[in-house]
Amino acid sequence: MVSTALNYVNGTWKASGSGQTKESSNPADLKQEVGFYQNSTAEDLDQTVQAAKEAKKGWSKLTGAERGAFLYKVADIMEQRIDDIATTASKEMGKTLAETRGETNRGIAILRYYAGEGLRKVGDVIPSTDADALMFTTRVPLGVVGVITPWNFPIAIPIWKTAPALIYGNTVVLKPASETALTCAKIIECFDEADLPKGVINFITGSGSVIGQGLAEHPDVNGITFTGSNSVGKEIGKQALSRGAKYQLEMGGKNPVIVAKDADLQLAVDATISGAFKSTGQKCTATSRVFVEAELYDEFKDLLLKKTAELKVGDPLSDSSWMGPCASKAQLDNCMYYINKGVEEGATLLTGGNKILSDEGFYVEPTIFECEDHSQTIAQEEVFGPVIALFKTASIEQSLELANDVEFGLSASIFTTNISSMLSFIKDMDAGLVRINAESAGVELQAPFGGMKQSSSHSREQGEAAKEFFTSIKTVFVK
Ligand SMILES: NC(=O)C1=CN([C@@H]2O[C@H](COP(=O)(O)OP(=O)(O)OC[C@H]3O[C@@H](n4cnc5c(N)ncnc54)[C@H](OP(=O)(O)O)[C@@H]3O)[C@@H](O)[C@H]2O)C=CC1
Ligand SMILES: CCCCCC(=O)O
Repeated sequence: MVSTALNYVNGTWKASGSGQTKESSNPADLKQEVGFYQNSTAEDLDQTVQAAKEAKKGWSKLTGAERGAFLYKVADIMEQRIDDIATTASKEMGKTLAETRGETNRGIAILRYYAGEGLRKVGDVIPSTDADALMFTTRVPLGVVGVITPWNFPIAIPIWKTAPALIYGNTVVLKPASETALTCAKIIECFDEADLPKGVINFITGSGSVIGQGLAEHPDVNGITFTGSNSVGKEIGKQALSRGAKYQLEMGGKNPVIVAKDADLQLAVDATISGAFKSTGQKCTATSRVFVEAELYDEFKDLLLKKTAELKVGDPLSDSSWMGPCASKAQLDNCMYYINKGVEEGATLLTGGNKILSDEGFYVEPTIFECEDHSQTIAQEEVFGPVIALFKTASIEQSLELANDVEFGLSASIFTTNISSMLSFIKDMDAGLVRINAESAGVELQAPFGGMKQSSSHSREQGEAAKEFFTSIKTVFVK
């Protein structure tokens, strides 16, 4: 039976005032309807924000431990529903079931991490120059936080924004990407069953230009945390700034892998394939450029092509599939645009480049270009699909220079056994995540996450770093 997701407002599931719903479809099975979600209106949004506003005083008065107890309950409930949530995510956006199960477990671990944050210190005692005074800092919540999330991590990202927002005393209005509205609704069902006070967590679906933009503009929304494309993120930042709201943007990436002549060849190839093609390359941390020192280039290229040819592309619900489809027709078209651009601009197509299984879904082959000109479009722009631009370089220094020669700075990897190459990379690579002998994707939940340059608004998510965005510091002086 195809389900219809309702909005969750003030502790109640309710339909949009528009009476309209939109369909969530399966990119791996064009004949399948996954379900429907509310096509909400600005009026629906205002009601949702008012519910969050009404709830914020009571929620912020609870202790961190009391708020944390709710998050532990949500995690326990979610743990009973891993397969349902993961299957829904795979059906909505095409990630393999193994990956969505892993992501659901990651969401559960994030909830438990932030539940524990409710018992950790919030401020510092700072010595005053006045012997009769006491000076210290404390932290207060922002108030109502708007959460706008993308479709590529439909479980982990809504949770890694919502959990810290809640534990630090904020109330939340969550707007998921339309492609993955039902997955997010299943996560909200777990919050509903944990009996959080009404209005603390609210969930509303609908188009980004109405509900997302409405959140960015709403005068009663005190903070906006967004993950998605640069074009949308920049608009949200402008709107939030214009009304004095705090905002946090995590956006695109164009992540390099550098392979030194002294690298472990097998490790470098396996990590490049995983980083570039897992999740069909639809990660902001995905590998899209690979720079290999000349001495190792031919061996690396041959092994990369051999192992890429072994990848099985197919139904994400099948255990035998290694890579699923693009998340939508728009994503497939976007991917084909860049593949055609690569050919037009003279890059050499070494493998892939074609749509496949077209009567079943939005599938594309894992694709590798050999490039010489780093100014080419496929070396500069984010493809957000399974496409690698491969370069031969004369040295580590040249590799590092090219790796930095893009407007993004999210994640970067180097494969080397040379300590000085590793240290130069750590120091000189302009990226928020620098990884040695490990793929460019895969962030741990307890560590700060975020980009440099055009990848981010320069705040950090995850771990203790999230506290900096979801709270404001107060300096207290007592005499
Ligand atoms: N740096 C990072 O951590 C990450 C970055 N990304 C980036 O996100 C992009 C792919 O994700 P995608 O979902 O397509 O990104 P989009 O920017 O298109 O959408 C992201 C979210 O913003 C909403 N939205 C769309 N238009 C507006 C608007 N005018 N105002 C407010 N909100 C709006 C969307 O709603 P709707 O779905 O209804 O359109 C969705 O919920 C890639 O560029 C990728 O690099 C993705 C994940 C992580
Ligand atoms: C927002 C994107 C997160 C990427 C997490 C990863 O690389 O596993």
